[in-house]
Amino acid sequence: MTAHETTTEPTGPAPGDRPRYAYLGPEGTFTESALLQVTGPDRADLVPCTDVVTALEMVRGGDADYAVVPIENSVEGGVNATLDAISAGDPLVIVREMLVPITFTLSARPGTRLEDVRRISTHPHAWAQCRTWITTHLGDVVHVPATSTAAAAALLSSDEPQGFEAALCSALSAGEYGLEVLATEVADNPNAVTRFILVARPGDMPGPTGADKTTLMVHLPDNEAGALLRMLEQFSTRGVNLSRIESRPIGDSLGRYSFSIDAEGHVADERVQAALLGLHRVCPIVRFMGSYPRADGVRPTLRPGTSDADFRAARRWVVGLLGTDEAPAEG
Ligand SMILES: O=C(O)C(=O)C[C@]1(C(=O)O)C=C[C@@H](O)C=C1
Repeated sequence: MTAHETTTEPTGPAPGDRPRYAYLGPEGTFTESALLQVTGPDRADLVPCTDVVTALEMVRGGDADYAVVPIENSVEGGVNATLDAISAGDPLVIVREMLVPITFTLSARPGTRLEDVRRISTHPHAWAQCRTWITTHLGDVVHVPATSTAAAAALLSSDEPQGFEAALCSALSAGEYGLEVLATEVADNPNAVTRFILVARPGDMPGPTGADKTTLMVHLPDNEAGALLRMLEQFSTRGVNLSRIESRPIGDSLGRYSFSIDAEGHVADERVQAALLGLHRVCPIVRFMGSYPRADGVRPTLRPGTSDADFRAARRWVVGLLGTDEAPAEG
């Protein structure tokens, strides 16, 4: 398989089988709330995993049909573990995105007082979203990193001594693990939202809805002046807006970065296809990671000359010039 190809083998469970969803657990994570937007426990097997890499590997290995993992938080930005794990290794595609509003509680074993709290455990992303609140209300406390907000709550409820007095977690997981809520609405930004993705092996792709996103990972040619600009031009000249672009180190040497990109539109849209054709020419690696409906349903505002009809009319014109049925070069 070349760098630009993806496989098209079928995906998902065999007809009649219950689908299996791997997700960042344990029970009570925000990731589980995202998963419950897709399916209920009565209709599927839900498999909690300790980290996003394990959840994604279960899909790659065929042990799960889908994985649900966080990808982006409105306050803290991209979830690097997810961005890196989906863009390396056997191909995976995003088939849906889910948005979950994030609100934290500070919770502890019953009987703990707020002034007793000197060490707090939670997921690093959760800590980053509450840092100012914590400093303002508790002063200098120590963060004890956990694999998820619910994992911190679960550890605190166990009988083993944990080395921390409280957890930053959802109200739901505080209840599930028998903790007492010491403070609610613990957040530096009350409107925080995390975006989650439903990931599958390549196969059936959701059809275009008119409000879609396409996720890509691209590498730029080494040591070429203007390579980043040329890559971005492939989108701008076709009127494709980007809703996210992040650089990630490739990892093999200093200064080598890949770009993780969300572009507005579906690969079935003419302007997105034209941008992909252009990317294929100017970038050594282009990894297509799925076209799927936007969770917010927002449709792109198309610049004049970039609708499907405009691209098709332009193609018909060039075909007419050629006097054959041959497909012309990209738009
Ligand atoms: O720990 C959880 O509950 C998660 O689902 C993970 C996660 C994240 O990775 O950002 C999800 C949402 C919140 O932003 C905090 C933590």
